[in-house]
Amino acid sequence: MLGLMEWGRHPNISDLSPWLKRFDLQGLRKKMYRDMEKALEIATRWVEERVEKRRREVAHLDMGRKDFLDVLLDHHEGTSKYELERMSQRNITIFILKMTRTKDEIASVIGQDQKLEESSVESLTYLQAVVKETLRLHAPIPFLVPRKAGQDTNFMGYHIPKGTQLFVNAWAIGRDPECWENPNSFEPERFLGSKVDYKGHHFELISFGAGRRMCAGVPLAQRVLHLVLGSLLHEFDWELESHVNAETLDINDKIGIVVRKLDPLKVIPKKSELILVICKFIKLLYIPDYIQV
Ligand code: HEM
Repeated sequence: MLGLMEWGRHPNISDLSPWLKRFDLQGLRKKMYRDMEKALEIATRWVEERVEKRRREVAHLDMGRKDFLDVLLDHHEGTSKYELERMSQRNITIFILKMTRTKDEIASVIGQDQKLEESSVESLTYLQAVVKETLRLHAPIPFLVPRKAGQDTNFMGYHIPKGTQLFVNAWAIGRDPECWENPNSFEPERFLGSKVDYKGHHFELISFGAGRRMCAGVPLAQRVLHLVLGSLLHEFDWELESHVNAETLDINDKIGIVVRKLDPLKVIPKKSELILVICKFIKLLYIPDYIQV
């Protein structure tokens, strides 16, 4: 998956001269296919192992509890030939692979008392400001999703021929000194008492894009971001490693399709009943009710 992110973020000469696309001069397409195949191979093994396990269980009339993969395989086994073609084992594999990756993100969404926490986010204005400031300084999808000009266009004096691929640099807009005071400082306070948000009405903060094709997942992302960050801050005290402090901490970004920290963040959670809390968290956050712990 790291490979896929790497090749996806790599500047591609074909984006500038689309007619070069077929030559794959930098070998990016080749590397992309290679790594995708690797990822699929791994996920295929999981699916095959499960298919084998299901066969054994059916033979011994011992079908245990079902998880999501079982549901997919049930569907797969009970569908017509036509449908099977549409949803081949490979499709299932891709689905599982994506789900596993998404699960890592989503696993942390469910709070101890989701309802209570969701409703209390409304009143946590500083937490909201911290999230906005983080999205401003570190736009997670720095160039948004590429656009293509549907017709010849003149935009602010620039001639843009039909078919041109366009990127919107949300990362740079978030740091534009014409829009932001002290653009490079992390100052959540700038959002306190301000109406500016990321819902697509304020073009200086377009972390989720804007217009018809803006992010469809804003409501979910918004819940996840606040709940997770809020829960982690609430449950633990956090410390940096001994040789790092707020001044020396490297907060530079590694720009890609999705932005990550150049130097991964290492922080230490502190809590006396740490193990208990982790167990509680793991049970509540990571393990769905239908799985026995
Ligand atoms: C912090 C989290 C997220 C960020 C920063 C983010 C950001 C974005 C951005 C920048 C775009 C492109 C918008 C544009 O080009 O104008 C986008 C598109 C999209 N996002 Fe998100 N996203 C996030 C989470 C999610 C989640 C949780 C979901 C689904 C549950 C989601 C679903 C989508 C979909 C379906 C599109 C395509 C919309 C379209 O083309 O019509 N996103 N997102």
